[in-house]
Amino acid sequence: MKIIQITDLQDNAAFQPSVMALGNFDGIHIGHQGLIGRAVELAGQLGLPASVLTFYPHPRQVLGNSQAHANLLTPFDEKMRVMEELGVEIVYVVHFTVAFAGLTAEEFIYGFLSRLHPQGLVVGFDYAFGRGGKADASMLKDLAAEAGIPVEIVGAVNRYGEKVSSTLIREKLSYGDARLVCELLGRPYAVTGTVIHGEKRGRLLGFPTANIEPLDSFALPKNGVYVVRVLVKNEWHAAVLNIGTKPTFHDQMHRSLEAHLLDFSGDLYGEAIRVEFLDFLRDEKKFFSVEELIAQIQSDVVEARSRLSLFSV
Ligand SMILES: Cc1cc2nc3c(=O)[nH]c(=O)nc-3n(C[C@H](O)[C@H](O)[C@H](O)COP(=O)(O)O)c2cc1C
Ligand SMILES: Nc1ncnc2c1ncn2[C@@H]1O[C@H](COP(=O)(O)OP(=O)(O)O)[C@@H](O)[C@H]1O
Repeated sequence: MKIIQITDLQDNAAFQPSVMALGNFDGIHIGHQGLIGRAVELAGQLGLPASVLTFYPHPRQVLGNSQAHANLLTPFDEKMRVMEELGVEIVYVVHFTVAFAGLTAEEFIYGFLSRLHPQGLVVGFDYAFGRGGKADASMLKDLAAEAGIPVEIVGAVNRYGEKVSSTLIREKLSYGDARLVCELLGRPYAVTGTVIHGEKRGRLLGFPTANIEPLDSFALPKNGVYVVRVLVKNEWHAAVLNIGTKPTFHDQMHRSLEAHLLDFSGDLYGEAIRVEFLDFLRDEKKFFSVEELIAQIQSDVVEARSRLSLFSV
């Protein structure tokens, strides 16, 4: 899969004809996957490569308030990996700026998009574009028709009576519902980061924990204890993970993410780590003695092992 960064909107490089899916695809959930899959299918019928036009940074990070940018669902690399698995051959990553956001619908289509030579476009029913996000999918269809580009508008995917969306996934994460999120994403929710030093207390409790500093401002599931798997040094490990403020001790201000890897010993400091959330075990609690916390973590590990037998880790 080719990843083509577009920073200069006037770039006159020779772009290959393709069938193109448009969107930010944060989460790249089952709805997004269906939409991109449709572009791949149409491209196959026309004997063309399937492409995706997406933006980086996420428009909400450029235009939104500071609150909004703290909620990304998908690391960029993961987005690319899923797109490749779906059969996408080219990803155009447009460097999103305030200037780009200022293009009118007509400028976006006739001045920019048409130069990428899409032979067909696929968008979701709620696609919004152009200055202020004012233009919608049916307007895209009308304007693109003028340029001879057919547009297919893909409907919503629903689960349990709700429209699958990045917003729905953020909401389910805030309830800690890792299993449902996994179903909506078509894969476990993942956070990537680096193993940093903590307070060196874990090893004294008998449960050393790799403290994870996330690489980006990802949405985090609610505070609590989760069954996860982690990829570190090229190997997958089953683990239990706590997200929270550790109220048993001093109830720190920031939320930390820390994973105790089952059946592992070794040094992980400085390593790149990927955590995938499989299941929720319980809320984080304040214990009145360290012994009670240790006993609880021991039973968390027993429960995690029994739940892990349901997943292929
Ligand atoms: C599976 C697991 C469950 C945990 N549950 C709690 C909890 O309910 N309450 C709490 O205060 N801390 C909890 N912790 C966090 C421990 O207090 C933390 O791992 C310990 O303080 C070590 O911190 P350090 O890595 O900074 O040394 C949990 C940790 C793990 C691994
Ligand atoms: N099973 C394990 N799970 C997680 N980390 C482990 C494990 N075994 C050894 N370690 C190492 O121990 C460190 C955690 O020990 P801990 O006492 O909790 O220190 P810190 O407070 O710095 O996280 C990890 O960062 C890692 O380098």
